[in-house]
Amino acid sequence: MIAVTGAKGQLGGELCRQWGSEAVGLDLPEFDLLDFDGVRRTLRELRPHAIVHAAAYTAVDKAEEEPDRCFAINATATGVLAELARELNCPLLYVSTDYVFGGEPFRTEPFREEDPASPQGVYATSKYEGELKVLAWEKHYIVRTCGLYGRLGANSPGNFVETMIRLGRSGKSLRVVDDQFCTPSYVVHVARAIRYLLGTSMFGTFHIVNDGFTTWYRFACEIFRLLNWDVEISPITTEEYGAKAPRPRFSVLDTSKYQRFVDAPPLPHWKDALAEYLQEREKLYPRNKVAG
Ligand SMILES: NC(=O)C1=CN([C@@H]2O[C@H](COP(=O)(O)OP(=O)(O)OC[C@H]3O[C@@H](n4cnc5c(N)ncnc54)[C@H](OP(=O)(O)O)[C@@H]3O)[C@@H](O)[C@H]2O)C=CC1
Ligand SMILES: Cc1cn([C@H]2C[C@H](O)[C@@H](COP(=O)(O)OP(=O)(O)O[C@H]3O[C@@H](C)C(=O)[C@@H](O)[C@H]3O)O2)c(=O)[nH]c1=O
Repeated sequence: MIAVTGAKGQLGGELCRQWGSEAVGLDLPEFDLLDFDGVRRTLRELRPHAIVHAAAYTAVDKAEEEPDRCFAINATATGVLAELARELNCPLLYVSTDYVFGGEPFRTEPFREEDPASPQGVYATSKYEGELKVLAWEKHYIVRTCGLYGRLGANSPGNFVETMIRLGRSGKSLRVVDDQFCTPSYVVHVARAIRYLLGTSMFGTFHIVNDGFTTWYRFACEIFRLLNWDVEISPITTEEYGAKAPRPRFSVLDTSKYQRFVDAPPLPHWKDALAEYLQEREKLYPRNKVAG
């Protein structure tokens, strides 16, 4: 049995759906990462064969206002899980982020797993600290991914695609940053790749994102092109958008290590992944059926 934290979130939820009865999903309110004794009790009782740690404090801007809470959830609690994984002698898979590569704005080459991290801002730094905690247990996987979208969990705060659809419907003109390069990725594909990875004993760090890269502006344009909606949308700079937290200008991840070591189908291109999600979405949310 695999214990999945963040089971009400986007990725944890998708992993639980794909694993079915093989997984036990853990999330708030019964499972609170900040209740370290409760976390220990739950996992000692479950004695899972593996722990997949997809829960996190993911509100990137809000994290700048409550760094202690963000670090406690993303870093300290991850350390507790790493100690437990060692005690139970089970693999621990920690889901991390492209945001650990925030400090190389002029880079043009995708980041490989061994490239030095340069997290900027509270969320990114807390996730990187989580990585360092996980490294202390040899049977670990660190999976860095980016810009997740897919079916929203019960408590999910939303994702970029759903935000664009909501804003697009409102009829207002949109402004989206065109100077942050990354690879937004579909949770169904990322969850599938994580399942393949856990089936190996190839411990270590892996980058798992859809193929290719884009900017958020171009990604938004593709959403509306696929929906066939006529939305007024303008490219802007990061400074013009003026978010609280810093975001990487370039955080494209090189997935060749995953593709080389794991016998799995290649990750689809981000445009195909987006088209697949938008089609799937029509079945998921029929009342909101894309009508323009
Ligand atoms: N979303 C993205 O674009 C990306 C995410 N990641 C990483 O991938 C992982 C999954 O992300 P995603 O599924 O989108 O995240 P979500 O925000 O959808 O889900 C995270 C889950 O963790 C739960 N959680 C938060 N705090 C606690 C706590 N104290 N105790 C127990 N559970 C808690 C949340 O509950 P609640 O909502 O009630 O707070 C939520 O159900 C995370 O580790 C994230 O850092 C990496 C790259 C991109
Ligand atoms: C809604 C909106 C966002 N943006 C910008 C803000 C930001 O730079 C970019 C993406 O917006 P988001 O709010 O989805 O960004 P963000 O929450 O930072 O997304 C991230 O989530 C965390 C958890 C991760 O780990 C990352 O991989 C990353 O994908 O688009 C606009 O320019 N215009 C808009 O109207």
